[in-house]
Amino acid sequence: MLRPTTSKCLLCSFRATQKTGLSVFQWPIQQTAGLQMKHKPNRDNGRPSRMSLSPARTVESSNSKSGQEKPARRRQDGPFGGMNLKVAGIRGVPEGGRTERKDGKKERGFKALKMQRALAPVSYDQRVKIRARIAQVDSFDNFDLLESVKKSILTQALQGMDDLTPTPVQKIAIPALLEEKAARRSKKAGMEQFLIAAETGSGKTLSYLVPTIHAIKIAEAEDAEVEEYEKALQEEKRRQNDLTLVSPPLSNMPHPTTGRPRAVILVPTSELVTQVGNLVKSFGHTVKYRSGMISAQFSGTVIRNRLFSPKGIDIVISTPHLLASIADSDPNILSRVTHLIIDEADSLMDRGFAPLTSSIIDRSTPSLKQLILCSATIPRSLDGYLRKRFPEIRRLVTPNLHAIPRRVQLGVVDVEKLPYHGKKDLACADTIWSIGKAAADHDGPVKGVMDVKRILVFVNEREKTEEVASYLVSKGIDAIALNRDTSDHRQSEMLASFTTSTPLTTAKDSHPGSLSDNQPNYVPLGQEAPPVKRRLPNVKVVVTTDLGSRGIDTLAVRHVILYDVPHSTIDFIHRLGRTGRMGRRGRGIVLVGKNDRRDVVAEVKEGMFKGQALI
Ligand SMILES: Nc1ncnc2c1ncn2[C@@H]1O[C@H](COP(=O)(O)OP(=O)(O)OP(=O)(O)O)[C@@H](O)[C@H]1O
Repeated sequence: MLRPTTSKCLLCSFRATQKTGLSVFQWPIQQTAGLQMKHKPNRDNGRPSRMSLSPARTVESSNSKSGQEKPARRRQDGPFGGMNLKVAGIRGVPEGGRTERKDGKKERGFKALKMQRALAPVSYDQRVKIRARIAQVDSFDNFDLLESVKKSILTQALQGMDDLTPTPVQKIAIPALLEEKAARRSKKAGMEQFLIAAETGSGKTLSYLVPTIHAIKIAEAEDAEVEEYEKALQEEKRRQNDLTLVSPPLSNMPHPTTGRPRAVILVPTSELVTQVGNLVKSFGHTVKYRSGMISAQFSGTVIRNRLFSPKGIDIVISTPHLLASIADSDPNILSRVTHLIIDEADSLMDRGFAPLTSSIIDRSTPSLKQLILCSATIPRSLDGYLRKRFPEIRRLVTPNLHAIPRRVQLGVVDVEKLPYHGKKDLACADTIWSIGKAAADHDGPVKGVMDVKRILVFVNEREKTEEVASYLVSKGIDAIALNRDTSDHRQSEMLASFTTSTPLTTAKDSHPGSLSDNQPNYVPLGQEAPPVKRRLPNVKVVVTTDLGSRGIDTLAVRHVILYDVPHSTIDFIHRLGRTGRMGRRGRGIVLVGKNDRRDVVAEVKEGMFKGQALI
């Protein structure tokens, strides 16, 4: 029960009586909503005046100048900023934040990760709802797609795979992108915006590509300019065949899409241009459209021929640098784009790429129908940017977003312990030899041959790639560095054997043994290590930075070594995401040295073990 209390007013130092249990002398008075006081000092006799609560209506209207206006936004800072709120205004509950278990015991939670929280949270409720929604879709036939497009998913894009079903991200994104909005039908709609976010290796590329190809084919069928072009072409052909007419040579009549594509896919690197470009091309065998990949890998003439071919171009796959510079000299290139896809959006909206990506978005906006951002992670910075610039964006996220799948295990090697004595290079080489040795213990599918393991080693700095790769070579390992300075040709050559799902084997002449069988781990101070007795025959290693961690479909990789502890959970997700793709198993090994954050590694490991989303 509330009892009348007396308190002291700070403004006039007279006493007041109030009928609530709360002290009203909290400054500033207007912040204590609903507890405003009428306050009349008695100047005649100096006696304190009475203070009473004002009627509720007065309080309400005092917040706005006129009764019609929206109340002023409540200040959230100060000790009482959060009082009397009806809605907490928290965007989702981060999973790592729950510390109480059902059995009453305290869980560790993500204490260390909370200090450097990098990812935007997705609430538990949202995840449950999405899971229920996707449970109803179990086949590509459930989607309202053109028959030709549906057919090419099975016969071209995912050729040779049995029992094909859409992945969770495809179940969510394909129907959402195909949905014909009532507003769009009435031609009033502006651009629709989508953010597709799902785990690494979960089939995001097809989730945006399939609806885009469908939309392009529909648009082509409805395009009056294309119809006119086709008619003119037929007429010209007829004239050519008519021997009674003296017809001029076939003019090189440009297609309406020449130099003005309908869809643009932006990716951060040339390797991804090739990867996505090849997938787009594979659909083109059965669904008729024209696509072209352009990147620094191709000469100016090739790029020009692809963009300005008289046969036209429907889909362009490019890096933002190249496309932005082409658009600077020829703004028409983006004048007809209806679908703009920003793949690896967390990278392309990051500081380095953002100005170029934004300029492409701005230039395409007048004709744009769908802007699709796609990413395996939603960093807090991207989340904030999207809330400001695209408040209407529709988020299509999977239930397991930001969780590294349980089928990927994380092992930790303590570099400070014996026999490494803080030598990370040695620990890395020894780990790779152990993987090779274990693989050599088993014969491959054919007797006398063994599987070749493909291993990715991630370092944080570009300079370190060369250093670590040459050390590994000195230990008899087939290793190469992949960084921005590696030639494009060499990069594609190196990655080719990492991105194929076909097994690679080598003859098993003799067992390689372990590194210590071939070279002593301990070398007395001042002495040179003796050369390794033999090479490790059944392992291929690429040492790389973040460059190799984005989007590359390294299906063959079962082992990822994190030479350096990644700077954030975002990097953990992308780097470990190069293994365990599309339901496969994988293993990550992190080398932890003296100055590395062991607490962060321990929490990521625990989160992975529990299948929890990282924060
Ligand atoms: N429905 C499906 N069934 C089986 N395999 C699929 C399916 N969809 C895509 N794939 C295969 O899954 C692999 C990974 O796909 P994709 O590269 O699109 O993943 P991603 O989610 O974009 O990964 P990342 O975040 O690393 O870029 C590809 O080899 C692709 O052929």
